[in-house]
Formats: sequence, C-alpha cells, structure tokens
Amino acid sequence: MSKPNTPARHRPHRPAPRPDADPTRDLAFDILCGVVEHRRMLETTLDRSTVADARDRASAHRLAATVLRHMGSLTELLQPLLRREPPAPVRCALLMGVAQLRLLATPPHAAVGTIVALLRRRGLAPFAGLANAVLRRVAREGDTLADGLDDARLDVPPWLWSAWGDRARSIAAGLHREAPLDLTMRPGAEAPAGGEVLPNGSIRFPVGTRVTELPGFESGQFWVQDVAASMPARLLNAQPGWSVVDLCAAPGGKTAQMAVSDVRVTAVERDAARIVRLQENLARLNVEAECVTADATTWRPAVPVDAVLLDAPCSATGTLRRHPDVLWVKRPRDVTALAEGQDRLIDAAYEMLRPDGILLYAVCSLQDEEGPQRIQAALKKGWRLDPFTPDELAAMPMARTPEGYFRTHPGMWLERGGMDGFFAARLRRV
Ligand SMILES: C[S@@+](CC[C@H](N)C(=O)[O-])C[C@H]1O[C@@H](n2cnc3c(N)ncnc32)[C@H](O)[C@@H]1O
Repeated sequence: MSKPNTPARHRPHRPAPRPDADPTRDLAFDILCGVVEHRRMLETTLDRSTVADARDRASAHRLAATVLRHMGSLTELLQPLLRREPPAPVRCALLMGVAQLRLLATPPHAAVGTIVALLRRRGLAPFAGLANAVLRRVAREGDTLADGLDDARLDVPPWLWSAWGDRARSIAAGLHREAPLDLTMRPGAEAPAGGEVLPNGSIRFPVGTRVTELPGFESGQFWVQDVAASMPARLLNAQPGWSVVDLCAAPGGKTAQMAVSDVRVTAVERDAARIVRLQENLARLNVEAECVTADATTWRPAVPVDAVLLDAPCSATGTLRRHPDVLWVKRPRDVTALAEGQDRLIDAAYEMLRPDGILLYAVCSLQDEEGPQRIQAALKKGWRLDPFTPDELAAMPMARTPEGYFRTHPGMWLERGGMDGFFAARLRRV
C-alpha cells in the first residue's frame, strides 16, 4: 500500500541522521581551530583531547600537521573559489579537505564527504553545500588553481621569511618535509640494522620509523635526537672527570650524551614533570646524573664547575618540521621576550663557572635574536668567544659560520632528509 501523500509542512519532524563519528577529523579540526583562532599549540589540544585510540590520534596529528605545513599555499588556492570570507572554523574544515585531496591522496569522494559530514556534526550545516561545491572544484581543477603559486614563500609567515633573510627559501624547502628519525648511539653500541650512518655518527631511519620497535631500544643502546641537536654536546666534548652543569636539561638528550662518557653531570630543570621524564630516560639508558629541580637563573653549584651546557628555552623555530603549529602560533614579540630570558641564563652560567670555564650556548632556533645577537651581547659582559674550528666541524663543514659559530637549518642535507635548525657557540669565562 502506498503512503498517503502528506504535504511537507504536515510531516512529523525527524532530525537529519547524525553523520557517523569521525574522531580523526574531529580532532584534526579542533587542533586547527585551536591554532588559527586561539594560537593554541597543537600538543595542547592533543593533550586535552578525549580521543583515546592511538591510531586516530596519529592520523589526526598527521592531517593537522599537513595543513599547518602548507597553510599559506592551501589558503591561496582556495581564495578564487570563495566569494566571501567564511568563518574561521569553516576555513579550517575546507583546508583539511584541500589537504586530503592534494597532499594526502584521499579519494575525492571521501575527501569531500568527510568534510561535509564534519561541518554537519559541528553545527556548521549551512556551509555543507559550500564545502561540497568548493572541494569538488578543487578535485577537478586543483592543478590549474595551484599553477604558479609560490608554495615556499606562501607557507612561511612574512615576519619569519624576512627574519631568515637569504636563508629563507632554503629553510622553507626543508619545512615541507617530515623529519626522519635520528638516533644517538651509546659509545660502542651496535647500531640497529637498516639505518644510514651520518657523517657525525648519528644513525638515520626513514620518516615514520617507530623507535620503540628498533632492537636495542629497551636495553638503552640509543636515544632519539636529531642530528643537529646532537652537535652541541659533541662540540662541548666534555672529558671524563669534568664537572658539567646541564642547564635547562629535560628531556635529557644532552645530559645522556655527557653522562655516557663518565662526565659528572648535574642536570638542572625547572619543570618537575619534565625532570621525571628526564630521570626515566636516564634510567632506560642506565646512566647517572645528579638531577636538580630548580630555576637555573637563581640556582648555583656548591663549587664552580668546568663547563655549562645551556640549551636555552627558545622560539623553537628550528624544529618547525616537527612542530609546524609554531609557524602560526609564535609572534615577533615572543622572540624578544625569550631573548631577554636567554641573557639572564647566560649571566647565571657565568656565576657557575671557574675562570676560563666553558659555556656551550645552544638554541633550536633559526632567529638571529636568539643566536648570534645573544653572543654579541655576552661578549660585552666578560665572555670570550672560543670559535669552533674547521676540524671540530669536519663532519658538517656547512654548519660553521665565519665567526666560528655552529648554525644549521632544515634546508641543509636536504638530499639526506634535512635536519633541525640549531645554533651553538662556545664562550669562555674571562
Ligand atoms: C630546549 S628544552 C631543553 C632540551 C634538553 N636540553 C635536551 O637536550 O633534551 C628547554 C628546557 O628548559 C626548561 N627551562 C626553561 N626555563 C628554565 C629555567 N629558568 N630553569 C631551568 N629550566 C628551565 C624547560 O622546562 C625545558 O625543559
């Protein structure tokens, strides 16, 4: 029997079926809205998330990080398709759709369907039609829309591009790549099979390698440390019997490098939770260091020490490959505030050292204000520069500056997979 032909206005109201839950895209969307609307770091949203499944979290991270790494060029590609500026959350959803279509090889029907469903789930149903039309056009005409866009330039905020000067294009090329997995080996340990031995002794595995699955992880034969991050402690070259303070030490990569060489290390870290992590890392590696929870600007050792390794808190622009949210979260004024803190830590290190003692200053930053400019300021206050020699940097000659600083960026060794940006300099207490 056919149903009576009820006029639409008399039909009982039934809510539209709720599109299936999609924790990956919901979490990626929350991450992106957090960055774009509140300058909230990716990890903060991830920490607060109730999504429990590790694969969902990893997929959400990958999707959000892909958008963040290409946010400028994806935004530009969308521009001619939008008659009006959509609300920020809708723009985030559209960017996710474009990233799925153009960068993550998601089949078009899934790339479009998942974003339309996301908008409906998140109370943005009035924009579902727009997303459907726009993303279908990107699926059909994406190559034409992308033609002529300067991705490298567009994907770096203007203030960073100008701060990086003539390094900018090369750095930007490195930022489009995900970081491989680099290991620092305990002296004498056998490297797990399949890794590439880099000229400085680090072992490199391809992007996506899970460190916990490599043989030797449990028994503490190595730890994760980007090739560039391994250089400050190598350059300090602390000798057995030296007393060294590792200031700002957690999670302890550099403490471990020194402690495995029988150096007497005191690791100073302000954050109580992070010092627990440092202690866990040292325990896995079965090495010892004195761990102190204290503010490095006021803490002092009982007797002056031979060397201080100061890996100072910084803007972390050197780690943008791993943390592309930093591109859109940090501002120039953050760098200024961090530079003031770096000066205070350098002053504190002076009071910890014996005469002629060494300060190895390092930051994972690409910014002049946090690197060369801090050293220039220190040289006016009783420090002497002890430049790195070509021999000391024979494994990475391109990282030695004319002043004798160590300086890397993500565009270096690109054919091998790149590296983080780091700055280091060696100073002596006069
Ligand atoms: C760049 S990370 C250090 C990484 C570490 N050196 C390594 O190689 O694993 C900076 C650390 O400095 C800590 N920190 C920041 N300000 C500090 C201060 N005034 N005193 C002690 N630690 C501080 C932060 O909590 C953070 O753990």
